[in-house]
Amino acid sequence: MGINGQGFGGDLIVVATKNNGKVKEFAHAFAKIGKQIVSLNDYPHIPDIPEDGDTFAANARIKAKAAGDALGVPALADDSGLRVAALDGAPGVYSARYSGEGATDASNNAKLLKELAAIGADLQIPQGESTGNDEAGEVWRLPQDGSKALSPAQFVCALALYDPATGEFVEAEGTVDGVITDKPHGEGGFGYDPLFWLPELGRGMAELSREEKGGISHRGEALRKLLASL
Ligand SMILES: O=c1nc[nH]c2c1ncn2[C@H]1C[C@H](O)[C@@H](COP(=O)(O)OP(=O)(O)OP(=O)(O)O)O1
Ligand SMILES: [Mg+2]
Repeated sequence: MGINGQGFGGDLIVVATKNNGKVKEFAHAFAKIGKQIVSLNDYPHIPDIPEDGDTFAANARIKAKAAGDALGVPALADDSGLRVAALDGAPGVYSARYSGEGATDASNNAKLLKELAAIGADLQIPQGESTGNDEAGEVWRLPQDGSKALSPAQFVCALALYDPATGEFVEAEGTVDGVITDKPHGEGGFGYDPLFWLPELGRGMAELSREEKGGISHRGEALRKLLASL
């Protein structure tokens, strides 16, 4: 794998995303290994890339290939989303456009709560108490502010690194498990983070620092796996 033979050996990495939340997380992660990133926001002439794959991995390959071919250098793409157990895995690959045309993080979060309310989702965990044990035998700690845990959920991140010189992909995937709460917690992160609670940490994803989120997130896990495989 090479950026014209350099792999991630070059100082500049092209990340095929327009999502500034992702950009900040990748910038933080790569700064730690002495690398800067640029994103598709720096190349506005590249047309929007249709994300019509059936899986996160397929969409990551589509975005990496489109950007890599357009720029003539290797590109890293992230396709990610939220799978909610009570909604049979929705919104899944449709996470970014869950609330339709012109969706925003706020409208997507509102739609998520509306769908969960419509089915009466409620894990019925007593307020302010630990739930006892999860499968791994860890104590779950829920918010102490009276919010309810509605459903187990999982963030998924598929990464694809594509080299236009060889046509090759390197891929990795990461996940993180949590629960959706009926009220937001925290000001950090992006997307569905305010509604994603980490019972084993007793904190919300949006309450974590960028460093802490990278240490436990789906994106952090996928990136560590990808870097280890190069
Ligand atoms: O760490 C995360 N914390 C909260 N929410 C997250 C996270 N990671 C993905 N998500 C949500 C945001 C968006 O609703 C969807 C990603 O959709 P996805 O198509 O991969 O990204 P996007 O359209 O925002 O940017 P782009 O395609 O240019 O990379 O999942
Ligand atoms: Mg997208």
